[in-house]
This record gives sequence, structure tokens and C-alpha cells, in this order.
Amino acid sequence: MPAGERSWWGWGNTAEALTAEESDALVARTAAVLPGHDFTDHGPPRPSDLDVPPSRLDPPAALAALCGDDVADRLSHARGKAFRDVVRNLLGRAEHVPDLVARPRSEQDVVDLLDWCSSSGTPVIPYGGGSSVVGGVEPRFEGPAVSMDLAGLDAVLEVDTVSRAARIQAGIFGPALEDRLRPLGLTLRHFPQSFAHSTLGGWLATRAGGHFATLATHIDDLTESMRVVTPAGISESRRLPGSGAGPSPDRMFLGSEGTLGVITEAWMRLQDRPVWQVTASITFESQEDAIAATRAIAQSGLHPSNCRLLDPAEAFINAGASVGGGLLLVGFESADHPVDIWLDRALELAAGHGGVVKTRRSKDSARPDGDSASTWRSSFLRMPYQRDALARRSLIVETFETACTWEGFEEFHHTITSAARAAIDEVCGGAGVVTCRFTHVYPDGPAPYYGIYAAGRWGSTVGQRDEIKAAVSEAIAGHGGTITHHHAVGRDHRPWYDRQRPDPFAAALTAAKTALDPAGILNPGVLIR
Ligand SMILES: Cc1cc2nc3c(=O)[nH]c(=O)nc-3n(C[C@H](O)[C@H](O)[C@H](O)COP(=O)(O)OP(=O)(O)OC[C@H]3O[C@@H](n4cnc5c(N)ncnc54)[C@H](O)[C@@H]3O)c2cc1C
Repeated sequence: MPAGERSWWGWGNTAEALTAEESDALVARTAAVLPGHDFTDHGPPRPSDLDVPPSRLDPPAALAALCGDDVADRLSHARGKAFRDVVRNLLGRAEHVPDLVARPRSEQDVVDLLDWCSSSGTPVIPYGGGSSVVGGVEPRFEGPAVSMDLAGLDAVLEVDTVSRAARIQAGIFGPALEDRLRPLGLTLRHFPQSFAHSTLGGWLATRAGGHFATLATHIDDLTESMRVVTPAGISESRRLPGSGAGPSPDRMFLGSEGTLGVITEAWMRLQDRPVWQVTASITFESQEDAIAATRAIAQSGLHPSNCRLLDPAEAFINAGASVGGGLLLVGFESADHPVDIWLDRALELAAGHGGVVKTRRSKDSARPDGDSASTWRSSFLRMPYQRDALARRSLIVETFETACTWEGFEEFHHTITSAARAAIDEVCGGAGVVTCRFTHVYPDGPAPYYGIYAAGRWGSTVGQRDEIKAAVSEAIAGHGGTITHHHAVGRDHRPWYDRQRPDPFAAALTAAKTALDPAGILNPGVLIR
């Protein structure tokens, strides 16, 4: 488990929440953009003041030691860490609280818990760090439920330094995993923004995306083999660097979001820790040029570790930079060789589209003053805490992420931002800002990530957010984008995911669910059924 006291209602640790000074500064900045908004602070209730119904489940004696029904514990497992989760917590809405939290300490415990849940027909939700932003861990259905918290399975069981891979239990959190690999000079090199408070099992189950912009950034690419406990038996794939033996068993479980089985361990591909790192920030006067330069770099074969394009609003809010067309943060790293010439070539490509280098630094050089790249990075890690501070003050702070091809990007982007702005007009009387950044870039297209900051009304911000979300999701679905690039489907993206996937595939997935989970107990309502 991460060190420090975890917030039951919001992101991360209580000790890391914004200080009063930081909150005041944030409110002042936001008030400049949204004048007239009521910034009254609505703090969280105490868990003991909430009306949580007693547990309806009585586990068998053999499993009783693994299960608990403490109210605060059940509440902290009731939902993930999306904006709508945080606001419902602040409002003291205690619906859909699991009846028990089960904490397996071994794979056999997982088998025994699934046996009990299958035979009693009790729904069970695998729970890693609970950082889902799509309703993935919330028992949003009638009847009792068990939340299976996998944090007790947190060992690095074996390291194969020759092949550079490790056998790792699924409940390990990001920092603990890197702490164990660091003395060996190795890293998984998977850093989602939620790294500190999410687990390997959660990453695998949601096909998480790390913060590197190209190549092996999705957890899928780092997975050598997986071991999964299903109600129908244990599935373990072979460790192979590659295989053409039919459809991949790992592909069936990657992204299965707790619906087909409980991932207990995986062999993960590791990398040597980088020694050489160079980064630069580049500004553009026109948005078209910024996009063209980013595409040129994405298609160059240079494969930067970072290639993050911020639009002017995003650059201003989160990197403190005023730019006309966009701010591109680009970086390279290697454990094997200096990477300056790669950066030189990327900067040439950017210059060909009017890019002007603002800062350039290598790993050991002192950070120049006003370095927007480092400002953006520290702001990136503080963003979830800032979101919570604004949620307490009736702001709607939400993100939407997707991917599309370069060829259709311009029209797609226009459609999405227009839909978001129209929804903000309708729902919030026009008081709001829409931002965009590329989190990942592929040779054939970007993964745009939209941010929304809008003035809501206390008590209504969840409904207001849901209306904006539905409008944007319709626009994404109607214009060929994916309903999620890396946040997963969960319960919140279901209507659009059901339309996105081909019907024969839906039938095959349903058949897989029936074969692996015949009693239908695993995370009902997510992905299928
Ligand atoms: C502030 C913030 C930033 C985020 N940044 C990113 C980001 O950069 N990239 C990204 O990809 N996502 C991001 N997310 C989303 C979230 O962190 C990811 O989906 C993450 O992979 C979830 O991991 P977790 O351990 O918290 O899983 P949980 O939230 O506990 O569970 C997520 C889903 O996986 C299932 N599950 C969990 N563990 C297992 C297991 N062992 N076996 C089977 N099923 C399991 C659950 O049932 C659920 O359906 C962010 C979320 C927040 C709140």
C-alpha cells in the first residue's frame, strides 16, 4: 500500500492535498477565468456521519478472517476516483456500498473467495488501487456485493535478469514495484498519472497507458505472460517474447476489467534504467503548424519518450506559458547511448513548421528559469489534488480521452470541442473552458485528451457533468473516435462501447464470459452483461 493516510473521499493521501495557500492561489487563478462563480468551500463529511446500511453478507467461517465490514473501509471501496465519485463522496451520498471488503493473502485465498461467491451467486469486484475513473469498481446494482482488494498480493516473486523480465503479483502499487526493481538497475517504465495509487493488476485489467508518448507505453506491450484465476479454473500463459500460436490468451484478459477473472500475477518485460535524457519545449504561433510538427515527429521513426502537445489553454493553465498556437514538450531517453542527435533532428522537424525552441536541457543540467516542461510535469502530478479542491468549490473539472487518425483529426477536434462548448453553454450558462493536449502520438494518429473546467451549481455538478460527458461521448462515437484510449470502459462508457465494438465480437466476448464465469458474479455491468 502507498505510505500515508489515504483520502476516503478524494485523490491520494490526505497529507498531500493542497495547502490553504495553494488552494487560495488556485481559486484566484480560476476566478480570473470564471468571474462571478460562487467559490464556497464544501468540505467532506465524516464517514461515521453517513447513513451506510449494514452488511447483508455473512462469509463462511473459513473465509471470515479475510473479510471485513468496517463502514469506513466499505465506503472507501464503494467507488473510484473520478470527478463524479469525489463529488458524490463530498455530498455524503452513500449508495452502492459493498457489503464486505475481502483481502486475499494468497492465490489460494482468491480461489476460495471466488468459489464461495460463485456458489452463493454473490457479485465480486476485483479492486486494485481503486483509481478507476469509469465506475469500474462501484457495485452499481441492487443486492449485496464483495469488493476483493488485492493489495495483499504485492510481491516481486522472481527476476530474470538475462531476459529482463520479472514475475510480479498483481496487487503491487507503482512505487513499491519500482523500489524493488531499482537496486537491480531495472524498471517497468510504466508511469500512468495515477502511478502512486494504482496497481499492476489494475493496469493490466484496464490496458493502462503510461506517460511515455510513443512505443511501449501501453501495459499490453510490457506483458510477457499472465496468470488469472477464473471461476472455471486458472489460466496461465507461457512466457514468450512473441508467438503466432492463434489468438493470444493474454489479449483476452488484458482490458477484461475484472469481468473474466482475477489477475494474480504476470511476467512483465523490464528495461534498464535510462541514463541519458534530453527534453525541450517548443512554441508555435499557429495550431495547424503545431499539429503538423507533432505529426512529423510521430512519423519520423525517432520515437521520442515524450511528445506532448498542449493547446494554448492547456499551456496557460498547466504550464504557465502564453502561446499562440501550442506548446510541444518533446524528450528522448536511453540506457545505452546519448540521445542528443535524436532531439536535434526532432527540433529540425519542428523548426520546419515554425517551431521555436524555448528550453532545452539534459538530465544533469540545471533547470533553466521558467522551464515550462518542468512546470507542466509538477503540475501534472498535482492536477488530481487541484481537481478535488475545485470540486469542493462547485467547479466541474473533467477529462475525456480518445484517439483518431491524423487524416480526420482537424474535423474530429472541431466536432468534439464544439460539442463540449455547446454542452457547457446549455448546462452551465457558458461559463467554462475546454483544453486539449495529446497524451500519446502514433504514426497514424494522436490520442487527444480534453479537459473541461466549468462553473457548476453545488448539489448539481454531477448531473451537469453527466450531461456534458454524454454530449462529448456522442460526438466521439459519431465521428469515429474511441470512447476511451486508456481510461477503460467500466460502467460509465458502456453505452458508447456497446456501439463501438463489432456485434460478432460482442457475441464472442459474451461466450467467453459464460465459459469463464458461468454464475456471472465477476464485476456485473462492466463490458458485458
Ligand atoms: C488522477 C488519475 C489519473 C489517472 N491517470 C491515468 C493514466 O495516466 N493512464 C491510465 O491508463 N489510467 C489513468 N487513470 C485511470 C486508472 O488509474 C487506471 O485505470 C488504472 O489502471 C487502474 O488501476 P487500479 O489498480 O487503481 O485499479 P482499480 O481502479 O482498482 O480497478 C480498475 C478495474 O480493473 C479491475 N481490476 C483491478 N485489479 C484487478 C485484478 N488484479 N484482476 C482483475 N481485475 C482487476 C477492477 O475490477 C476494475 O474494473 C487515472 C485515474 C486517476 C484518478
